[in-house]
Amino acid sequence: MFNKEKVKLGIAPIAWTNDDMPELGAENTFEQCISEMALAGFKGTEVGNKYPKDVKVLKKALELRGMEIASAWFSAYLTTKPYEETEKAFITHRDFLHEMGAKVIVVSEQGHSIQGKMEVPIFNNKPLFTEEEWEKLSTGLDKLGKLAKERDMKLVYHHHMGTGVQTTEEIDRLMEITDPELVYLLYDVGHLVYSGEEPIEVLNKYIDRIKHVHLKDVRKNVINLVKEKDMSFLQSVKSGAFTVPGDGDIDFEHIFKILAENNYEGWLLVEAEQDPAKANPCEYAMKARKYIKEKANI
Ligand SMILES: O=C1C[C@@H](O)[C@H](O)[C@@H](O)C1=O
Ligand SMILES: [Co+2]
Repeated sequence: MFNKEKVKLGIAPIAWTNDDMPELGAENTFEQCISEMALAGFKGTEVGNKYPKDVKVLKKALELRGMEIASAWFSAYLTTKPYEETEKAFITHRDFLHEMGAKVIVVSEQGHSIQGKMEVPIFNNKPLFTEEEWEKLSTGLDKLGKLAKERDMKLVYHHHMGTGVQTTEEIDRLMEITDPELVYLLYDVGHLVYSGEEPIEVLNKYIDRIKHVHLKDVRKNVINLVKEKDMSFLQSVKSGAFTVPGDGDIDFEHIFKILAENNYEGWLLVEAEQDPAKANPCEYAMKARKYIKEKANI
């Protein structure tokens, strides 16, 4: 059983408006998005492109609906740009999240990433970091982790399809070469299954370092099609590779059990990008909330 005082349930705006493809859900407003999240029973969210930039305005809109900011994505370019550039952007991002009361900062290395390239097939094209790039990544992340710690926050690293940290081997390497007191792990089960990893193995191995969870289910038949047709990551999203927990092929009950038994503390955040014209975001948010209540009892 999860400790209900320590575990919070949130949902990402990506099902309403997709920052990777702003044309998806362009008609959905910020107010509609957070109102439907609250209506479905969620207490927190990450930040999307339509959210107000002004802290006061954003806080008021969320508080009206009993919601708060859990975190927000940050793209690092530690392997391809001078460290100082990433640091400057990270500090602005950190300070915004800190003012919003968030405790974790989601970081993903986007140097050489193909996740946003519409025409590049996602399988067999991901970047592989050189020795020098791994070194830049680990020293840079440790420094950013220290900056997060200064504000009593945690840097949680997001392994991701189409990036240099996608596979179990790459996650292992990153965890080994970074400081466990400064760099934590975001567990996004959908990306692990999509990549062909064994998600339970990763969960058990890094359970003490996992400080943020994205709940993303996959449709395996669509992923098979992605391989067959050499589709890109973004094309796969449009075709329905992801869905909410309980609607796809991942056994979340097992995952919830392991997290709860190990006293997981932090956010469980539903993040299931689909084309909102095909999958009504409010309907899917409600579906996810019902499933989580049934299987995780929170
Ligand atoms: O956390 C995430 C943020 C998105 O922008 C990304 O593409 C998605 O798949 C994800 O896991
Ligand atoms: Co994610």
